[in-house]
Amino acid sequence: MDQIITFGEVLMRLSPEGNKKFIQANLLEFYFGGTEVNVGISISNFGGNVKHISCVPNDFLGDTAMAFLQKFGVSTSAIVRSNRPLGVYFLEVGAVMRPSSISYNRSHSSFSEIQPSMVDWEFAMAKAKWLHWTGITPGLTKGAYETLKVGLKLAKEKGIEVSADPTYRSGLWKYGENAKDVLTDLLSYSTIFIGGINEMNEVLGTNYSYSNEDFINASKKLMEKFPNIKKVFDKIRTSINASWHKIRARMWNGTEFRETNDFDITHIIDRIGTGDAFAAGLIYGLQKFDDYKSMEFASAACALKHTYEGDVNYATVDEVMGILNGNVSGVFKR
Ligand SMILES: O=C(O)C(=O)C[C@H](O)[C@H](O)CO
Repeated sequence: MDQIITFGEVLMRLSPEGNKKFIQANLLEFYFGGTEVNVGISISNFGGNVKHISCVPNDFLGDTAMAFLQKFGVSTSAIVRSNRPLGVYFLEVGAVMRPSSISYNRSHSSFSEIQPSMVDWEFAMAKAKWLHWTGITPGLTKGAYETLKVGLKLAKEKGIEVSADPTYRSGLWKYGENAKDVLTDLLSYSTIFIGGINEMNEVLGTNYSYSNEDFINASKKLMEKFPNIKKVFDKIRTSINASWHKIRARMWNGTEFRETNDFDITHIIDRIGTGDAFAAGLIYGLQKFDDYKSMEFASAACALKHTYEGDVNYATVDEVMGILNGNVSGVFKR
C-alpha cells in the first residue's frame, strides 16, 4: 500500500526552438507532458512509487508516451489504449514583456474519449495510498469526469489521501457541465486542496481577495463546505515579466497559517509544469515532513522546475534540499 496514483492525459507539446514564434520557425521540438503526468514523474524522480492511469493511442506515439513514463520509473500497467490520436498542444515561449501562448488540439484525443468502463480502478488502485487529480481532467469531457469520479469514490472507500488541484481553465468546460458543480462534486472526495483564492472563489461562489486574512477565511469556508478537506496549500506567483517571477507559498491546515519566503527566479527557462512541480513536492513532502517543511520543499521544487526545458521536473530530492539550504547561487559543482 505505497503507490501514488495520478490520472490524466498524456499530452505532446510542440514548440519552436527557443523563443521563436511559429511564423519564424521551420523546426519544432517536442516534449511529453500533461498536468498529472508531470506530477507523477516528478514524484517518481523523488523516489516515490507512482502509477499513472490514462488512455493513449494504439500506435507508435502511444508506445513512445508509455516508454517516456517508464523511463522515469512510472508504472504504466493501468494505461489503456485506443485508436484515437494523442492530444497535442502548441506553445510559443514568450520572453521579457512578450507572453507565452498555447493552442490545444485535444478535443477528440484518446484521453478525451475515455469512458468509465475502460479503467479497472480496483486493479489500478490495489496498492494505492494516494490519488492525485486536477481540474483539467473533468474540464475535458463528461467521460473523463465520470471516469475520474469512479476512482475518487474508490479512494474514499479505501480511506486514502486524495489531493485536488482544481486548476480552473476557462478554455475547457465546453461539454455542457458547469465547472463549479463538477468541482464541488469531486472535492467532496478529496482531503488536500492545492489551490489559491481564484480556485476557492470558483467553488465557493465568493469574492475573497488575495490577502492572507482572506486566504485564511476562504480556507475555513472551504473546510466548512468540505469537511473532508484538512489542508489548503497555495502557491503564489509574482510576475515581474515573462522571464522573471517570484514564487512563495502559504498554507492553512485547520489550526495554523504559515507562509514561505520568496524564491526569486530571474531567468526563467521554462515555466510550464511549475505548478505540477509544486504539487509533486507537496505530495512527496507530506509523506516525509511536517506541513511547513513540505510546503518549503514544494516551493523549492517549483522554483527549480523553472530551470528545466520541457513540462516535467527533473529535480532530485538532494537538488531540492540544496536549494532549500540556501544554495541558490548556481555555482559550478566540481
Ligand atoms: O495545459 C495542459 O493541459 C497540460 O497538461 C500541458 C502542460 O503539461 C501543463 O499545462 C503543465 O501544467
